[in-house]
Amino acid sequence: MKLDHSKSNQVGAEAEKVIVGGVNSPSRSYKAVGGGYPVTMEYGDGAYLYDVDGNRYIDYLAAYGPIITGFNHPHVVKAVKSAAETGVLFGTPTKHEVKFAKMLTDAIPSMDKVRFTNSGTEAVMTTVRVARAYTNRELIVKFSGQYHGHFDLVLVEAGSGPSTLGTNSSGGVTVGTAREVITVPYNDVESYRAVMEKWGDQVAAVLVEPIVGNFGMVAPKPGFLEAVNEITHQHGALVIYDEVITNFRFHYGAAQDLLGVIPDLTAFGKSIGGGLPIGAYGGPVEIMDTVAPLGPAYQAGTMAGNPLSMQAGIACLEVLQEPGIYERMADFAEQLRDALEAAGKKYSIPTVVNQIGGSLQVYFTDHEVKDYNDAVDTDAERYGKFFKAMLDEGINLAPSKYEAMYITIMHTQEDIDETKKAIDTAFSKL
Ligand SMILES: Cc1ncc(COP(=O)(O)O)c(C=O)c1O
Ligand SMILES: N[C@H](C=O)CCC(=O)O
Repeated sequence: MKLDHSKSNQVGAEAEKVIVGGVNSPSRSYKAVGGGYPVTMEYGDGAYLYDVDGNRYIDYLAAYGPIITGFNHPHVVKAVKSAAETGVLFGTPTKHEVKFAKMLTDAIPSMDKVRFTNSGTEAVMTTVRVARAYTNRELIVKFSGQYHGHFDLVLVEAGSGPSTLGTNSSGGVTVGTAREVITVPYNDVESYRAVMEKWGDQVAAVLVEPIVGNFGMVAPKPGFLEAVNEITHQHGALVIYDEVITNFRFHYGAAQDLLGVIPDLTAFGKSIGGGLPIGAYGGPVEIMDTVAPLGPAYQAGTMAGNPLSMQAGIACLEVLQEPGIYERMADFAEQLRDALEAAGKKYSIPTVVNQIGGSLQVYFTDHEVKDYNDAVDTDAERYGKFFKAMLDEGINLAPSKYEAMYITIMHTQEDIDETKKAIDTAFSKL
């Protein structure tokens, strides 16, 4: 069925005149999926989004991850309302920050102390600064195609939006900054070992998405993360996990506990905020006490730890403690994985699905996807057609093959069944 997007297109045309590219984050553009104005959404309810033309979509974008409890979970809404009524910003400590920090340190064994920020970018950026201050070294190693936000240092061979738009590095990043970063392929221990043998004594930290969510969904090969930890520590450097996507995504905790590999510092964001702007970073006392006012690594924020985000985050984590919800999200994702694979076979379309817990991504290819090059070498044009065909069926996905689909706790079996039908229809048009 073809949906009417006339009002949406009108807003898109107006947006383009006053907002760069009509979007406030490049990932939202439809450039990578054949163009056109992005659908303008009016409101969200549970697992559904409604656009300005009145069309309803079952949503699997989840705002690129944060909406794990759905768009308007009553417990989160109540917390946000209460926070709005009692003051959204004081510029002083509040008891909410302490409660939320305790919830995080209780759930994540590698974190003795945390600091809140306003975004994942800020959180990752600060872990790098802290690692540099702690080790007195400058170089950073990262894995190609992993995305760590939009600060200069990490916009070198970055995945997600930069890959989607074909700009693997960003304009405006100085050659000097790019020289401070060494990039190696994910899941490739020998390349990492070789880099550390050459540069290890100058490396402050290695930055890792332990499970990748920025060139689809890609799990670490057995032993990869363990080897990264061992090699890094042999050279006196720190391991930083960027868990901005993976925090509280697969279980009540971080990917590190699930995988049994412990980093020195961790950055959080997205799901911990119940949909409000947030970031956090943390680690052991000895490293975290490098941060001002106790130590020399400066990090600050007028809005950091604001009562609105804190209370939304607390409410979100309370909801995520409900027994059985992660199993249910994983079951739904498995059903969608099976439906995508079955449709690929039925219509003879080479299809690979990577699924981890309640997250998945479909790649149009005949080879497995275990690193960034594998993800690049998949059919972007077909993904674009699939995205548009699913939109026509009332299913909202990410407009890029480098992102992922997320199940939320609000999806129902009926939603999954409707999505399976949509998948079959979409594949019949590819
Ligand atoms: C793994 C990862 N790190 C960092 C970021 C940056 O977070 P934010 O967009 O909140 O700045 C993102 C997503 O945007 C991400 O996926
Ligand atoms: N893949 C990015 C984060 O995970 C997408 C979010 C954005 O930059 O808009």
